[in-house]
Amino acid sequence: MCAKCCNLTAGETERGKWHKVELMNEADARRTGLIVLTGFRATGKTAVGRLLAQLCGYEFADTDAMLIKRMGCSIAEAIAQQGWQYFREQERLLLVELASWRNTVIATGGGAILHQQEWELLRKQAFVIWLRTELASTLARLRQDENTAGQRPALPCQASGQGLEAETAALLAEREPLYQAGSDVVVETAERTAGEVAEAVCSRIGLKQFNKN
Ligand SMILES: Nc1ncnc2c1ncn2[C@@H]1O[C@H](COP(=O)(O)OP(=O)(O)O)[C@@H](O)[C@H]1O
Ligand SMILES: O=C(O)C1=C[C@@H](OP(=O)(O)O)[C@@H](O)[C@H](O)C1
Ligand SMILES: [Mg+2]
Repeated sequence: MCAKCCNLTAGETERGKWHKVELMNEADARRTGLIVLTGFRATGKTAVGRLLAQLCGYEFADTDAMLIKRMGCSIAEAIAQQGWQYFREQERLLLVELASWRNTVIATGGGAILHQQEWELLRKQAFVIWLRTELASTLARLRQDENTAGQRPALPCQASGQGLEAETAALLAEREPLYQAGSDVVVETAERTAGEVAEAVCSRIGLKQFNKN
């Protein structure tokens, strides 16, 4: 059985690390009506989520985009003006709302997993995919993404003030156990395009691809 104790059995799958969906029970199959993407900053939740929704004919929702609209400013501005506690409270309330949505792919922000109580509520309704990217690729993506400045202000952590690499390593070490425990399956994203990751998610959880070229 899978090390994550889900209902998946190891299969002869890509790169030898993947699982093959077998014997998905009724409750798990029902949860695939709401797909939640989790993972650290810049793992591709937003990019993959949009493509995944197109592939499987679902709506797409991005929690950060929704919060930016609701707060009326960028995440960096919200943090500068009101602090992380304010942002986290808006995020927490949104997660509760989203738990009742169906036929939707939801890209969450990397810190949404910190809301453990609301996350458990969401998990009862949704199938959760952890997009995992190792440190070097995460740093490269963070540095090249033009949205980083407005969307990813520095997070408080043990290595605060020691530079992006040390801070990212510390945050990954803190967060990875939460993503692991809070997801149904993990999909590695390194050396795959966002489109390839979306296709891999689809086949991994047995979602029909409606819009495959
Ligand atoms: N599989 C991938 N390979 C390379 N770059 C990617 C991949 N997925 C996303 N990116 C790029 O990384 C950056 C962060 O992606 P994004 O979807 O915003 O991540 P997240 O929502 O997890 O923070 C963007 O510039 C995006 O184009
Ligand atoms: O890791 C985090 O705590 C955060 C990740 C960001 O989203 P992405 O994961 O989409 O970058 C955004 O929600 C905010 O800056 C907080
Ligand atoms: Mg995002």
